[in-house]
Amino acid sequence: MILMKDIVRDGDPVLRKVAAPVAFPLNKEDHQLAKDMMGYLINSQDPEIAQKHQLRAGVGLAAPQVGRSIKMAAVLVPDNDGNIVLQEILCNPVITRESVRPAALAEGEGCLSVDEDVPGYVVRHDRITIRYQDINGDKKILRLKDYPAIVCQHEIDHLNGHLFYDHIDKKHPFNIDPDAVIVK
Ligand SMILES: Cc1nc(NNC(=O)[C@H](CC2CCCC2)CN(O)CO)c(F)c(N2CCN3CCOC[C@@H]3C2)n1
Ligand code: NI
Repeated sequence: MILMKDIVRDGDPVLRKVAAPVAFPLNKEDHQLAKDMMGYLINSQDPEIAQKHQLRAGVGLAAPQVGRSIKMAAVLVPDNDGNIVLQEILCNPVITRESVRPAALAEGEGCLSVDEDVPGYVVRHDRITIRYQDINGDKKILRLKDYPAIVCQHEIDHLNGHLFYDHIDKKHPFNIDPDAVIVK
């Protein structure tokens, strides 16, 4: 079971590396890691388990955040009614298309690897197309918009050594293109 003590924090160089592609079939260790990362998200979204183990809630988790510099991330995204809209292990994900139109979470973003709050709009793309391989190595395409698109951009950033606050305008953190979608 992954716990907060296993999450690497900002300042550790692993968070700024470009992670290595994963080869298929996944070795036993990486297959188990994928399961454990999804397990963390499931546990963290259960109030009782999260409380018991002091887990910060998460809708995504990238392998570099647990010290493994490989291109693998887990996403578990519910809608506002709590229905799961995206549950996937993204291996070797590449954003192949991205809208000009920007989007940002109204509340800003946080990160399990960044202990302090960094206020401001994290400017991302409203719509993206992702090509990736699932845990079995099958090639998949995802076309996403708004909240799930933002979550996946946050995770794919981790695989390329970027953190959310890299996208906040330091001087005017709450300035954003008037055309931007502000996602509640
Ligand atoms: C938006 C949000 N970010 C939460 N945390 N941060 C994270 O997930 C980081 C990744 C997200 C930060 C912004 C985009 C991606 C983790 N990251 O660092 C991985 O790289 C949440 F926990 C959360 N939700 C809403 C859904 N709710 C369902 C019931 O359980 C509680 C849960 C709370 N929404
Ligand atoms: Ni993060």
